[in-house]
Amino acid sequence: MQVAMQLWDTAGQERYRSITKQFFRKADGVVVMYDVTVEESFRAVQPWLSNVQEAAGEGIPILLLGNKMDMEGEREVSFKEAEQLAFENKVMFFEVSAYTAKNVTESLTHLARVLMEQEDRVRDTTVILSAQPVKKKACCK
Ligand SMILES: Nc1nc2c(ncn2[C@@H]2O[C@H](COP(=O)(O)OP(=O)(O)OP(=O)(O)O)[C@@H](O)[C@H]2O)c(=O)[nH]1
Repeated sequence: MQVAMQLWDTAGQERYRSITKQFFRKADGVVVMYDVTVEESFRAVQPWLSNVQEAAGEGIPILLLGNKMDMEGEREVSFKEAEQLAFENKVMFFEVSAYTAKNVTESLTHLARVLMEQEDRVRDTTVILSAQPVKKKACCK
């Protein structure tokens, strides 16, 4: 099956928070990315996750990505601590490398699957709701 994903790259700086919030509201899913070689970028993850969930609702699928996994020698953020943060916030998590392409397709395919499952659930709900018996009008008893 082919799925088209439209990815919008928004600014990650604190000062653009109110602008990016408007993007989250309209998104089906959100990717939050930090740099495994920059501890500070990881510290910004939790506030961003809260920000996204506040704007888009708790149920929005979020994919947390730790980029630059190819730069092992300069790593400042461990896989384990990021995994823990992802677990606590109920978000998906992968380490990736935009440089080597490691896990790029895998992580986005995973997000696409989750989005499609969610869409199926919404569709199922609609079907169930429309299957409710319609009350007859008094005149037709
Ligand atoms: N080794 C390595 N370098 C990377 C990787 N991803 C990005 N880079 C490098 O990191 C630098 C910053 O990448 P950008 O794509 O400009 O980062 P950005 O966060 O989009 O920056 P903004 O334009 O400020 O939003 C560039 O020199 C990239 O080549 C990666 O996975 N591994």
